[in-house]
Amino acid sequence: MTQNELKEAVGRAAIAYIPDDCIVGVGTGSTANYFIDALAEIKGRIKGAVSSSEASVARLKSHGIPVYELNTIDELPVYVDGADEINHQLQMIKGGGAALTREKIVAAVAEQFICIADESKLVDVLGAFPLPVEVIPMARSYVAREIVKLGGHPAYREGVVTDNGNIIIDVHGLSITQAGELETKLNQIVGVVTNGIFAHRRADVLLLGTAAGVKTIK
Ligand SMILES: O=C(CO)[C@H](O)[C@H](O)COP(=O)(O)O
Repeated sequence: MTQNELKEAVGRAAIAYIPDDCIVGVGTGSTANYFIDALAEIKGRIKGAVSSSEASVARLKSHGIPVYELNTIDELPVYVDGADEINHQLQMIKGGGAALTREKIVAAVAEQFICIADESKLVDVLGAFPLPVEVIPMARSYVAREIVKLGGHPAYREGVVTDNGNIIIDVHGLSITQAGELETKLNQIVGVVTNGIFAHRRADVLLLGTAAGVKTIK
């Protein structure tokens, strides 16, 4: 199976976790896009969606799925999203698509986080994928210097502006064994909006696309 077929399989498998008549939290990226396409097939039994990016809002709307603003809802049973890396504790690195802050916000509201990923995303130790950090533009150089003090190698993601009007610094060279601690430390640097470690709010369920089928890991 190709990587895209594995992504499509997990996008479809996530539909089993969507209750009737609910608003669904929807993530960002190529795997999330397969989920959105599968969601369109059952749109008659959901109320609509809230989303973590303008790109996913556009895709949801193109399917005729109503999109709600997060502040107008008070409960979200489930959030479905991909990951750049996920470990066996279901901690993740996210933000390859620069949507990490809104992803973290929607995930925080959701009762359940369903991560959908092909098997290439499962790792023993997080950090081979450069860790995205969303930063207020004027703090870019300061934050980069602070990241060096923590042992990382920061690289400015040129030409990228987030949906929130900020920039992304990708941190290379990390081997993240204490994910929760590093998530907190990075977020304490003034000028950081948030970083792409999802350890304090990790996934509840991983649907992993493998050649042998979709595996469920809890
Ligand atoms: O965090 C994300 C976007 O900010 C995505 O979930 C992550 O980059 C995975 O993307 P893809 O499904 O395209 O591999």
